Amino acid sequence: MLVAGLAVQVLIAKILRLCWIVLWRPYAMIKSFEKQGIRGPSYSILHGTLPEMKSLLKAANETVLDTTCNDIAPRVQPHYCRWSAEYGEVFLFWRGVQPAIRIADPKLAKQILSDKSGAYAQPQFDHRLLSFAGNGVGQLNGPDWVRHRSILTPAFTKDKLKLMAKRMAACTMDMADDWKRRARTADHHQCITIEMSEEFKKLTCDIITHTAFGSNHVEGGEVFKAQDELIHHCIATMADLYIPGSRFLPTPSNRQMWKMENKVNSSLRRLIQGRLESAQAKGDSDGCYGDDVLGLLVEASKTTNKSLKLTMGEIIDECKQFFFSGHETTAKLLTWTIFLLSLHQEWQERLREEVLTECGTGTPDADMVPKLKLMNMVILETLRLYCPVLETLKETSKATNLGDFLIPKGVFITIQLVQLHRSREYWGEDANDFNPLRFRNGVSQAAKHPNAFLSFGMGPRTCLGQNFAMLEVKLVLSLLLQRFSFLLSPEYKHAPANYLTMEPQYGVPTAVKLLPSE
Ligand code: HEM
Repeated sequence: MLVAGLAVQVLIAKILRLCWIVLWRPYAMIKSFEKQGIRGPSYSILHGTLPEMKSLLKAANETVLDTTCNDIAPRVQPHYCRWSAEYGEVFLFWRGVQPAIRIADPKLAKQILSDKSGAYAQPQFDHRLLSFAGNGVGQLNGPDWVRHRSILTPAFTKDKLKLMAKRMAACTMDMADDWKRRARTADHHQCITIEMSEEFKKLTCDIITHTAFGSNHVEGGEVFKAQDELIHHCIATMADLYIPGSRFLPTPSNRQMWKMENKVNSSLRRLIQGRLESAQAKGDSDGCYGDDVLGLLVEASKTTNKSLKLTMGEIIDECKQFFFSGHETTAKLLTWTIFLLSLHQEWQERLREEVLTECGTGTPDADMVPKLKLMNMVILETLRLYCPVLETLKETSKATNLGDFLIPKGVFITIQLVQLHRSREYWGEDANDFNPLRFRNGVSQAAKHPNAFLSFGMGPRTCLGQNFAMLEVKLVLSLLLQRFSFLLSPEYKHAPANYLTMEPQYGVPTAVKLLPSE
């Protein structure tokens, strides 16, 4: 009787909690936001505003834009465009039962991103994201985040980047040599058609594998291949409603995910173990575990300093995170830069001239890169118009004042970069035009507000790999512009899409021609 009574009590408590999450909290939250003038699309029980978002995205994905149109927000985030037109700049929407508000204002963005009190934390994502992205520095909060960030920061010092530049250039030369071979055997004026997004994905995978795993890049490449499969499997289910606990059910999809996750984790464990053993075999107990990122992480597992120590599980998570954050984003930036340079031939010519003047025809290195001023402007303009990361997400860890609003605890705040980067108020009437010269006096002077450009975020959680990404993109572009010219293929369909990063839905088929000097 006692056990049955307890069971009934637990059941009632669970039902009440469910009612609170699904009904009462949304109702109270909507009322509290309404009082502050924040409205939004209607909440539907359990699903929130996901159904409307999914149907708007589905319709948008069936459209194709004019190739010269940079006004891409209605295609990549049609739900935000619809809701901001109806409810104003700041509005409330629902990711299932999770309340979220959207902002696209640089002053509010600055307040959130420069906060050091922990009021705007990294949201705790569902298991699908953690399984492929890793519960690494980008997902952690509080002292764990401080520890991981201090361990990883030295991976991106000037000296380390110089070393990495050599590996980046070598990987790019392999790709360029392959293009050259294909162009030389092509019967059509040494011109071949290459789908840029796939090609750059392979290249950035190669680069990140070499920089992460150094001499173990072959085994590392296999791990990342398995992780890539896992990423694609998980992304396919991301827009579905996530029911807490459902990850433990042995559904076919979950079973496949567990298998892939196990493969990634056990291979990474073997690699880490291998590093430890080879340092031991050399009698190197103080550890020279390698000058790559894995070496740095393994070293952190051996230290006696608790504030700089990592466990095996944490190293695995950081390796996954390094791959996840480091290659898709950079691949997309390269793809969209080549797209814009193919459309704007005059800029392609200007950049080629700059590369030949500053670097000659030899292999550019990390010291030459800062001299490429025009290239820097073109990359920034690409980041503004086709930002690989479309939005930055935070979660309030306590009731917090944001501008004139009081945001309760547990609300997601999404900073919509796509909209912020093309706000006429801050960027002027030509906000949707490709105009790299707007960056001639630097990022902070390019718009009417210094924080209207947030491709890499800002403040304490600013992108850790920003210098790595910029160096990589500049080196790759320099090496390619020295050898090839680019023109959009007539098959190209302009269809930027939100696929976790800004993806060209039908790729970017490009006519690549060997320069006469080659
Ligand atoms: C074009 C390329 C890239 C873009 C546009 C980009 C953008 C971003 C953005 C917007 C954030 C989030 C800031 C926030 O949450 O407030 C971020 C964080 C991060 N990025 Fe990048 N990123 C790029 C490349 C890279 C690369 C190449 C790496 C590593 C090799 C990297 C590693 C990270 C890490 C570790 C974080 C988390 C930092 C933290 O929370 O402390 N990123 N990035």
